[in-house]
Amino acid sequence: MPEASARPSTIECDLCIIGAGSAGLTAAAGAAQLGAKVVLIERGEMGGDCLNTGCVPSKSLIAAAHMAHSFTAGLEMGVGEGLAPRINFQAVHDHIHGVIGQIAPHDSVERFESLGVQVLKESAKFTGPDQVVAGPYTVKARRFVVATGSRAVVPPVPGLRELEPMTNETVFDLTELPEHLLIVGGGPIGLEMAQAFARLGSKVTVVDVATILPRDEPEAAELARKKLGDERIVLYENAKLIDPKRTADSVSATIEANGEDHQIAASHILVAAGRSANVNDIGLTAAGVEFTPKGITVDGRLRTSNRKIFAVGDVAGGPQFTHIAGYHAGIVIRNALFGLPAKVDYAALPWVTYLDPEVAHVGLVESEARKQHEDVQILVEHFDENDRAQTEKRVEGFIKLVLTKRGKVVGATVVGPHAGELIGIWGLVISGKLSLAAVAGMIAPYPTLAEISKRVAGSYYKPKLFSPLTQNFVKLIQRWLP
Ligand SMILES: Cc1cc2nc3c(=O)[nH]c(=O)nc-3n(C[C@H](O)[C@H](O)[C@H](O)COP(=O)(O)OP(=O)(O)OC[C@H]3O[C@@H](n4cnc5c(N)ncnc54)[C@H](O)[C@@H]3O)c2cc1C
Ligand SMILES: NC(=O)c1ccc[n+]([C@@H]2O[C@H](COP(=O)([O-])OP(=O)(O)OC[C@H]3O[C@@H](n4cnc5c(N)ncnc54)[C@H](O)[C@@H]3O)[C@@H](O)[C@H]2O)c1
Repeated sequence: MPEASARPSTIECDLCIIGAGSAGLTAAAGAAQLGAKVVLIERGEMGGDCLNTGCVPSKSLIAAAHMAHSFTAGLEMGVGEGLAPRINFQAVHDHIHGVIGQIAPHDSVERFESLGVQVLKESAKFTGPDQVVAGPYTVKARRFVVATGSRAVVPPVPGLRELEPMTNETVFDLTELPEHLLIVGGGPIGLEMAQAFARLGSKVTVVDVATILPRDEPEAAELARKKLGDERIVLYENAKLIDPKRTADSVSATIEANGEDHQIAASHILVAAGRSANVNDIGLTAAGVEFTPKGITVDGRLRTSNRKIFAVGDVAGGPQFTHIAGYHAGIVIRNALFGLPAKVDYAALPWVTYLDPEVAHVGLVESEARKQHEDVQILVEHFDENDRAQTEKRVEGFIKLVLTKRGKVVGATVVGPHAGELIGIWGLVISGKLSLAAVAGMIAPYPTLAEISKRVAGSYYKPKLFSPLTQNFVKLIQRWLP
């Protein structure tokens, strides 16, 4: 490697991307492989939140918790009597970081350099509408992509910030299992962590100012609430955290819920109460880019108020998921490299909360559909009607379809085993504008959980198919058939 001083301090390129998380990496890999000259600037770990402090560590922790739970989950089938898992939390920590280490090469500087991307491990800041300064470099580009992500918000509860609570950036560094974990926030992060730590043996208390999983169907939240209760997680909804304090070996606080005060003494506190976009200290004003604390203001093509600058992923102020970060990157590549007016379309936006049972959704929930469409129809099937779910003793859960008056699918929710895998077909139905008949007519292998999709689709046609009219018609044509 040449000395830094020997490098030119001004770099010119087609696309300069700030942030090497899911959004920035996908944009960089795609653009470089299409032949563009790309500079990618990252100030922290390559891979951003998803790899280092988000999806990958959380799903690895959940996998360990699932293993622990499986010791007792088979009791009803006569398996596991007298068994109890012994948890070595240092080893759980090592498993989490081992998985990160396995995936890291895919997101590494070396891999991106091998794709032809110039990677600068610096903090980037716009100094004008068409240039960025990153350490000793000035980068001038035809187009810029801001992919700086988001970080955990510590809500303005007096005393909370002073406690220095854990966030997603620190919780995966724990090497000892918390005895009692207090979680502030009952969104996807809070609930996934609540069930995982509880299954590994922590006592867990969750407090939310509102209700849990507010973006999902109320029935889905209700089932999650019941399951968490069954697993002895204490959940306070529509509740207020008051006067949190750190004592020598615990965190004490009052939780006001249902007109009563509950005193809590927890060993650890985790904040998972939403995210704020990384919009500060990157020179957006100098670049003429408008933003709010929720994120950078973008149009449907993900263009900012400076038409040469795009924003993607969590910082773009919309849905905050890794798959959306990747989707955004594809939209920007079409706009920035090909000049095509590609726009985001969230009609088939899926998300999954990795509880057990999983809560998966795509498109509109019923209440949203009722605001947008007349005469919405609802179809529901339960897993207790599914033979595979019966064999596995995993019958809690359901599929719910939201349809327009004409039978077009605009939303689907699956709560149950492998719901995240089962929701895929409904994303395809919505994005591909397929009819319910396509799903009702498929041959689903028996016995699979996937049969629930065929069954719910078939239920749409059942009243017409098995009606007196059809029955009379069948009787009639029997007379004519040879
Ligand atoms: C605990 C947790 C679990 C999650 N689980 C899931 C899940 O299961 N499924 C899912 O789809 N999503 C999940 N998410 C959300 C997902 O992680 C994010 O939506 C995704 O990582 C956003 O990617 P991004 O590229 O927009 O931002 P980030 O991954 O945050 O990347 C932004 C990058 O920009 C860098 N950066 C910031 N400012 C600068 C600067 N000035 N100069 C240079 N670099 C800069 C940062 O260091 C960072 O690396 C989870 C999130 C958390 C916190
Ligand atoms: N499985 C997944 O796909 C997954 C998993 C984790 C995170 N994520 C992404 O990360 C984002 C952030 O997740 P999150 O759970 O931090 O945020 P969130 O905004 O989804 O949920 C935050 C919760 O905290 C509550 N809250 C806010 N202020 C509070 C206070 N003062 N006291 C108590 N509760 C309070 C809110 O009512 C809400 O229920 C999600 O929106 C999601 O896009 C996705």
